[in-house]
Amino acid sequence: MDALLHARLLPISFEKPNRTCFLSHSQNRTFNFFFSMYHTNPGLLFISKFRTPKSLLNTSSLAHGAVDKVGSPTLREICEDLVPRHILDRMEEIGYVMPTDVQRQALPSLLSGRDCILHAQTGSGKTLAYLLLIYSVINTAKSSVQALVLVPTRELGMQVAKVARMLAASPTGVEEEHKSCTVMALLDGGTLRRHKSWLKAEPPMIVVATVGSLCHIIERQFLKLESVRVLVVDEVDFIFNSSKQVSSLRKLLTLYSSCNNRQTVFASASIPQHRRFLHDCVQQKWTKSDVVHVHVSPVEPMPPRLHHRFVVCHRNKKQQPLLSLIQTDAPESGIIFVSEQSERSKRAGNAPSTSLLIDFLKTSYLGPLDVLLLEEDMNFNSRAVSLLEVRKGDGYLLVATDVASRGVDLPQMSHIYNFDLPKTAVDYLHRAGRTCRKPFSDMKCTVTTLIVPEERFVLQKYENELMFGCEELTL
Ligand SMILES: Nc1ncnc2c1ncn2[C@@H]1O[C@H](COP(=O)(O)OP(=O)(O)OP(=O)(O)O)[C@@H](O)[C@H]1O
Repeated sequence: MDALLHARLLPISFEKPNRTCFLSHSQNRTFNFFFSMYHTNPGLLFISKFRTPKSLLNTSSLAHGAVDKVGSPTLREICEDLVPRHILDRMEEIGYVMPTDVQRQALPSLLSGRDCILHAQTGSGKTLAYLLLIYSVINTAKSSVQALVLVPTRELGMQVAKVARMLAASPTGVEEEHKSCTVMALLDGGTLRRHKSWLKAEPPMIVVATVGSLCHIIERQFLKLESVRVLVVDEVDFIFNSSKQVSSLRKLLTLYSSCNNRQTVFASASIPQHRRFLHDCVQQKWTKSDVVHVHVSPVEPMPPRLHHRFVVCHRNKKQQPLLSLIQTDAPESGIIFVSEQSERSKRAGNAPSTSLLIDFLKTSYLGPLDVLLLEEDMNFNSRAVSLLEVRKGDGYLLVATDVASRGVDLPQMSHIYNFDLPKTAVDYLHRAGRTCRKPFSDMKCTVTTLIVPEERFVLQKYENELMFGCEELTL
């Protein structure tokens, strides 16, 4: 009983608040208590985030929201005395109170100074984990670049910089009593001239950069990495796999800085052949030899709340089935992923599938959602405008190429449509991962893939690789 009296109740609503009991998964004592309480009070609602026997849980009356667990520390408790208090206050003000699994597992190693590989599902909160580490090492009295976050796309860079600035802002009603932490987004296509003057005048403490822009700045001697204490590479497998970015990344990891002088963090939801990668990290001196691999849910690489479906269509006749799906699903918001146009098709002067689909939806879709486009070939400003529109939170249908599939966080997203089958299982995982992005929520999200009959076996391969089941839908 004692344990229950000490449970922290979060400000969330339950249908029967007085009959709610909070459980920890790890304490046998509590587990036994759970069984005895259930038998004596069958109407009692038990809540556990972990593997409590589902048959005993009245999940239908479980309201959405965070679930606190007896004995499970809050983010503040994990970071106390290591992360500045104003950051922790701000973090709670934003709504980050309880840690997600990856944060709970990784923060002790991160805050103890160990190099880490954060390997956890999409939407699991890896960004906050590494940003808390960064804020634990930043010395605001020093005007030098102390932390670097490398990202593969401008979109992800803009987002990470935004969260970093949000955490550094003073909590509401609190006078700023400390020098604030400056964050620079150094992303391809940005006004590099302005960045160069900024770096010369007063270097920012945190730089969020794409690999190409950072190398450009370093090679022109506007920035040295000697004062960098933390280097994060987000979506690390993507950057290592990108022929355009890999050689610059290697230089940044070993030539322009040394793993002995910095703490290195790699993050991704997918690290294919992770044992090999871990070996390479040490061998190639990308990390120190005692690097920690924080691997969350290895047997469930995708969020379990995702519902996967597929529809078999005729080639070149996918638009109408897509429209019917959207009309039936009535999504809150959705992304329609389309393959990038091939060089051959460009040379032949064909219109890209994205434009064709946008034109079709603009004339045929009569629902309430705005139709927007986000693709690699758009210029920097148009891409930024599209994302800004999307983030306003009103409903939209975003027609996008894989440029939107990595890291982009759009919490209100309920539906993903793969208009074209992704090229690999990893691409499927990241596209699907643009939904189900509210930790502690039980909101159901759907991924629907439109395939031609010959592609069924490819999708089956993805199902085996990623350990999920896909239901056939007949329209
Ligand atoms: N402790 C927390 N409590 C509540 N919400 C959280 C917490 N940590 C993160 N979030 C929210 O979870 C969402 C996903 O977080 P984040 O973007 O860091 O995921 P990720 O693990 O980096 O995913 P991906 O692999 O797709 O990049 C964000 O909207 C973020 O605000």
